[in-house]
Amino acid sequence: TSPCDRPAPATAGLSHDKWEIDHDDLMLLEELGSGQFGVVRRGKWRGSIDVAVKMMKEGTMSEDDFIEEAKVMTKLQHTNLVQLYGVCSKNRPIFIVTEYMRYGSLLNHLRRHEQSLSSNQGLLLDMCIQVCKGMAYLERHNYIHRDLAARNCLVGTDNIVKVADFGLARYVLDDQYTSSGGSKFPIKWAPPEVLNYTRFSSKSDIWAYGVLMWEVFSCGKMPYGRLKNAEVVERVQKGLILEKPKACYKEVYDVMRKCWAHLPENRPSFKVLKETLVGISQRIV
Ligand SMILES: CN(C)c1ccc2c(c1)CCN(c1cccc(-c3cc(Nc4ccc(C(=O)N5CCOCC5)cn4)c(=O)n(C)c3)c1CO)C2=O
Repeated sequence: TSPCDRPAPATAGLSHDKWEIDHDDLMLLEELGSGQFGVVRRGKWRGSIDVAVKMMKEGTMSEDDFIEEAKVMTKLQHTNLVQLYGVCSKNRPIFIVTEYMRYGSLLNHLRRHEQSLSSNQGLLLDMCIQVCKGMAYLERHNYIHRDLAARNCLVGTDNIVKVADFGLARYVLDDQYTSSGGSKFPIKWAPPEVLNYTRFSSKSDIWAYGVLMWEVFSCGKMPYGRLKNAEVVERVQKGLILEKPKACYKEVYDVMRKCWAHLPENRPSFKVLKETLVGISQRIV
């Protein structure tokens, strides 16, 4: 079983809410790294289920708003989404407990395995398709990621790739990250309407997905190389787009270009993208 579908505790409906995880059921293990909200550790739930635990650093997250949203997020369940199991919100710091992915971020995975991956376009395309499936599920549920990129996807066994940390950008308190002028704002993954009006939508996720495809087929290179954010903003406003990665089929690059249509309404949906990419993978592999 997973923390999600565990039988309701005897106290169900009283103090314990379904998405509330009991501290005492968690055993914390090694550190996996740190992100926007502080340290993340591997853990065990009830002695056997592998989990990842984000330990919320004070002042990094608007916690009450997030705890409210967690009820919705635990209901988003798909093989290509990193499952939110629940939160430990009865003590501070609060813990966010999710599914554990043993090979870490897709970005680091691409960089670590560049040698073998660069000659395996079928596998690179399959990774993109998996992310597309997870994003098509979010799109169907009118859920916007707001920070889709290879660094925010995770890799599990058998080259399984899942989208992580969807929707969390709304709860970050650091305005260097949240404002488009901030040093931590993901400018290189943002479309014109986000750069100009911070107008997020599933169509801005599509633009970011095109950049993620470019990251995958470039085996983890930084988009626009060492260009400064201001230079990238200028290029994107002028309609300049990322060039085709060396090891990338022309028809795959054409899909990326569709994601970078200047106007959001001219970009495809994840649903359509998935069908297109699966069609290509059946032809080339
Ligand atoms: C607001 N946004 C967009 C946010 C907010 C928080 C976070 C992020 C974005 C993304 C980064 N991040 C974060 C930080 C730290 C950990 C995790 C993180 C890392 C995992 N897994 C692993 C596994 C192995 C390794 C590892 O060390 N290696 C080296 C040896 O070869 C195998 C791989 C690293 N992470 C994992 O399963 N989850 C669920 C989260 C995550 C992902 O969750 C966050 O915590």
